Amino acid sequence: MDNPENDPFQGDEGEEDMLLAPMVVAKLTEYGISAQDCQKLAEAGLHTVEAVAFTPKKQLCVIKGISEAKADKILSEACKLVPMGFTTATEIHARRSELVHITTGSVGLDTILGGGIETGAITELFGEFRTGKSQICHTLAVTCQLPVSMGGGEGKCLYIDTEGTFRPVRMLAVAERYGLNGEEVLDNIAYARAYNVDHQMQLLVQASAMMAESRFSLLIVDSVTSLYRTDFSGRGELSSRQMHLAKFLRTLMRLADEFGVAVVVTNQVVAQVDGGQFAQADAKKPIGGNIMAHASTTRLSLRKGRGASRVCKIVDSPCLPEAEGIFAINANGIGDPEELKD
Ligand SMILES: Nc1ncnc2c1ncn2[C@@H]1O[C@H](COP(=O)(O)OP(=O)(O)OP(=O)(O)O)[C@@H](O)[C@H]1O
Repeated sequence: MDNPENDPFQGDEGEEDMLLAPMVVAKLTEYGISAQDCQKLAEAGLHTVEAVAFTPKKQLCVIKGISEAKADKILSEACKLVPMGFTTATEIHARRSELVHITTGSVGLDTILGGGIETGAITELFGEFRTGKSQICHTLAVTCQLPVSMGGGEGKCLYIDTEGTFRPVRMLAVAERYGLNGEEVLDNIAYARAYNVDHQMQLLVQASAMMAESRFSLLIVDSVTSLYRTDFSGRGELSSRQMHLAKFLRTLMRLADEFGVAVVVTNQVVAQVDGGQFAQADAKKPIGGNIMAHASTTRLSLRKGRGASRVCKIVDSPCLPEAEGIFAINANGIGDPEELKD
């Protein structure tokens, strides 16, 4: 998978795409930063010049062998290469109109989402068990590989599984539906099981190294909060849990920004004990409190419908109205309920 010669997503970018692609951290050697220092930055999880430029000086200084003076020099060179100042709304509008959406497999769902799951952002899927969170992830892991013209992101998928619910056989069924070679599709999905919250965080360091090497369009964390529930207990650990979760989510956002990948995280719900955004009789709220709410760009609430059908509600989005769509969990992945098909 790491051999670029076998990589269908490598080597066919136009020159313009190359300019927009993230720069590997070794590029800084051309600007007076030593290869050893670049290596230290990469080992600390900063695999791209963008990652370095976005990192506060304080954090660079805690890397062994990086003094304050070195951090200043590194940051000044990185910031020259990465545009970080003001730009016009016109420029942002042009850039955003080029953003790709990845199809969910359901026309109903894609319609309310403005085309599918947004790249360069975090989408949170939350709901009770069996509402289709993992099934949506399995379908997206395949559709993200499709050409843009077919609703794909033309990239590989990185899948972090915290609950042991990953089932490649479900992906093979989706691949067949789209006429893709099952073996190639599975080869393009990098899978890791996370065993605790520190390991989950560590996997993101590896993820950024992999993304700097080859083109990924989707990063899935299924589920983002489950290990936090087991690794931290009680009110006494709430603040350290939230701090750890915030750091994890900030890193996810950085990866979405840096590599333009869609980040999809699933989340469970718990019975609501206080008021707030999701207050209703028998309402359940997603785990993670305000930290989770603020980190997710788009929040989708899933609930069961009749039979295989499920309802998805957009509860928070920077530019989509609150809306509901119906989808179905079919044998070949996420689709539309029979009664809604023409
Ligand atoms: N091969 C299949 N064909 C059709 N439906 C399936 C298939 N496999 C699983 N499902 C359905 O998918 C649903 C489970 O969805 P999913 O695993 O996405 O739930 P979830 O929301 O992730 O739940 P949890 O929180 O327990 O992980 C079940 O209702 C199951 O019947």
